[in-house]
Amino acid sequence: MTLSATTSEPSSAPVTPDPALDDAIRAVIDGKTKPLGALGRIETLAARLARLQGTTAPRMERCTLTIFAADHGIAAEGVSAFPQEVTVQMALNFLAGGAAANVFARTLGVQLRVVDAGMAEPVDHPALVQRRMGPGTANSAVAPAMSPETLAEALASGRALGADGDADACAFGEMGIANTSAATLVIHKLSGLPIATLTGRGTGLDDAGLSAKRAVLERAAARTGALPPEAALAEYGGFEIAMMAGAMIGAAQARRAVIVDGFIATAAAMAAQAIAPGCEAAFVFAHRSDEAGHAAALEHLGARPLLDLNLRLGEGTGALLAWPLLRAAAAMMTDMASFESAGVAGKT
Ligand SMILES: O=C(O)c1ccc[n+]([C@@H]2O[C@H](COP(=O)([O-])O)[C@@H](O)[C@H]2O)c1
Ligand SMILES: Cc1cc2nc[nH]c2cc1C
Repeated sequence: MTLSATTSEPSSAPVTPDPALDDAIRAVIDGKTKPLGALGRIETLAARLARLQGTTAPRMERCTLTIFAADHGIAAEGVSAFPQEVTVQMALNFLAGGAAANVFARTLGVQLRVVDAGMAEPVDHPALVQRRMGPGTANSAVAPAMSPETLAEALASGRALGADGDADACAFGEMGIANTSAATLVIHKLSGLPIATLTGRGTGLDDAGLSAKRAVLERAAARTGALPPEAALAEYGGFEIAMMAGAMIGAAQARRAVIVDGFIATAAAMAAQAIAPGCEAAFVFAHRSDEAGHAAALEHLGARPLLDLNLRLGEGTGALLAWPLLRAAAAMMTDMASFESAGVAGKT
């Protein structure tokens, strides 16, 4: 199916309700050698993964990280503490294996790939996945970031990337100077949360920079009224945010767990959920970022992240750190002994 830029996807719930399976999952978890509920949120996580895979013995053996890199026209408004060329420079750092995401991925046995979704300059590297939508978006403070046709193409490319491979879980990361501005505007239009609540320091703006950024984003938001999800993404998104939203839909529909990283990834998740309702059944929110608006965005989604480590890096670093928790949750269900199998007496 090709994605239309103007019409919403039909409902695409990857998980159909199955009360019998839910009862069986609960019984397996409660039968393990532990007091009832003693593994807390690992139990809830395990139940969600089991439901996603349609089994009482879920497997979480392989995780991949896809980092989408792109540039943003709104960077010209001075909304970031760093210059735009850092996007390409960090993409080269990922390709050389030197970034935090590389180090965490290697430590945790996660395979990493980097996608050029539309950086300002083309990068010629054999390992770079080429999906360039253009040399960065237009400046969304004054014009739509991208056309509806480009958005449709970015969503479709992302969807194919999310669906390919045989991973049990997909972590998605991003790199893009000024993308906290794009994410703020997308979340604002999708949720109605105020720009003032959502605007944060990104890569490290000082107080003056933060209030100037807020003013730019208020002006950009006032350019349009209420928007449907695809239009919000086309008007204010980035190529990496749109591609990530598509990838989240593709991975969810392939019944892979989608590990959602920080503030920008949450903007993509919010858009994915609005475009393809039901795909949120696959979403596991990894962490609460230190970016100011993340807590409000998570609360709006009713999402309770697994970790709170004061991260604000992006790249998928928080998603990577949550991956061992998914592994442990699935292993608990699949490998842990039951009272019956271990001959342990139950509660008196
Ligand atoms: O993931 C997050 O929560 C997060 C919070 C703040 C900054 N970032 C990263 O910082 C960059 C965007 O920050 P900025 O200030 O340029 O908008 C981009 O490359 C993101 O990966 C990421
Ligand atoms: C150095 C640097 C690394 C990053 N990784 C993700 N976003 C980033 C932004 C900067 C500025």
